[in-house]
Order: sequence, then structure tokens, then C-alpha cells
Amino acid sequence: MTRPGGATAVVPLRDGVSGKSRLAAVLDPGARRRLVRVLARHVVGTLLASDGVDGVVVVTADPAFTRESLAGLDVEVLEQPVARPGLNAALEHAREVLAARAPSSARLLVAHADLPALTRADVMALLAEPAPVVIATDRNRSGTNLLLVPPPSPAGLPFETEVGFRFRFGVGSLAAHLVEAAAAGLDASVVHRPGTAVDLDTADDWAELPAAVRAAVGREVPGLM
Ligand SMILES: Nc1nc2c(ncn2[C@@H]2O[C@H](COP(=O)(O)OP(=O)(O)OP(=O)(O)O)[C@@H](O)[C@H]2O)c(=O)[nH]1
Ligand SMILES: C=C(OP(=O)(O)O)C(=O)O
Repeated sequence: MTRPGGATAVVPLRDGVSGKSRLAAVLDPGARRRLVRVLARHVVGTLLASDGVDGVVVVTADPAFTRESLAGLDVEVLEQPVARPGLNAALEHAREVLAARAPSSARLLVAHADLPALTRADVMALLAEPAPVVIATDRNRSGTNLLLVPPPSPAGLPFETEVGFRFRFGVGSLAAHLVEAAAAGLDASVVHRPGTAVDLDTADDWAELPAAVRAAVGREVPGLM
């Protein structure tokens, strides 16, 4: 049962092989796999524990790795079609699948799977923002780590037919998502919080993390400390 103002979280997770490529110089493939898993479990566990999140859907090119990584967590795993590669296409696919189900007032909260400092308070703060589009930026204030958008339209209509908002993750995605919101006539707010701003893509991101978070991740992924 969807609570008013609630959201379905959609977490994109690439695969257990190619992720975290920017850390390849410092982590071997096994350690990168462990890192992807630890981070994904943290993000999904945080979403599941947050008031206002009705469910978590993980869209992935690698369902076997994803199911194994998220064992014991109450998530739905959606396989990204091979014909629709890339992060934005994966998210469009998830949105279309959700739109084709029974009409729901749940908004969509896209959350990247690599946010080691994300807390329940962060998630609830995003959901409490009054604007229909909420963008949580990365630490450079140029990307998007979480994105809240209105519910997918009912009866299987693609969301963009209704409001014209396309996912534009990638370099400069904060500006791109603001353009999408404006084109769709939707107010947008930009949120910058310690727990939402730091993803873990590079050694510099690692250095930015609070010591307690570094210690927790480092225990699971020896070699990272
Ligand atoms: N389903 C799906 N998820 C993706 C894809 N590309 C990236 N992601 C996910 O999107 C989020 C942000 O990913 P990035 O930081 O751009 O990529 P990454 O794989 O974590 O790291 P890099 O290899 O360093 O780019 C993470 O949760 C990724 O797992 C994709 O093609 N399909
Ligand atoms: C995909 C994005 O960022 P990153 O690749 O740094 O996770 C983004 O900010 O839109």
C-alpha cells in the first residue's frame, strides 16, 4: 500500500565486473566487486529503512550478481534489456515497467548504488522537499547522486509523454536535469547534504569520506584503507 507522498526507490547497478573502473589502479577486480556489493547493500538497506520509501527496485545488467549481492534484502531485481545499454536507458526501462503496473501515487526516487555516507535522514529530507523534482548533487555540485521525480503515468503511458522529463545522468547532469524540469514545467530543488554528496568513484572521493564510514567500508574491502 502506497503512503501519500511516498516513493518507490529505483537503484541502478551496472554489474560485478566493470563497475568502479576509476578505482582499477588501486583495487584488483575481486576487491572492486566486494566494494560494489558493500556499497549497494548500504544504499538499499538505508532506503528500505527510510520512512516514505514503499519499495526498492534494482535495475541491473547483471541479475545474478545483484541477487547474490543483495541476498536477504527485500528488493525487486529488474533485468536491463541488452538492447537498452547504459544508465539512463536502464532507468527508463525501470520507469516503464513501473508505469505499466497498477496506478500508484508513489514518486520515483533514483538513488545511485555507491553512496557510502547516505543516511535515512538524507532520504527522508529529500522526500520532504516540496518541489516535484529534487536533485541531490555530488560533491562537485555538477552531477546527480539522487533524483526524485513525479510518479510514472498510469496505464502504461511512458512518463515522458506526460511531463517530458528524461533521465540525463552523466557529466553535468545537475544542469541537464534542471533543464529537463524547466522544459516539463516542474519546479526543482537542489539539495546538497554530506550524506548525499559523496559517491565513491575515485581515490579523492575516498579521502573525502568521514573516518567512520571509511573504517566501515575498509573492514569489508581490505586494500582500500
Ligand atoms: N543498470 C545500470 N546501472 C548503471 C550503468 N552504469 C552505471 N550504473 C550505476 O549507476 C550508478 C552510478 O554509476 P557510475 O558512478 O557512473 O559508474 P560506476 O560503475 O559506479 O563507476 P565507474 O566505472 O568508475 O564509472 C551506480 O549505481 C552504477 O552501478 C548501466 O549501464 N546500467
Ligand atoms: C552518473 C553520474 O555521476 P558519476 O558517474 O560520477 O556517478 C551523474 O552525476 O550523473
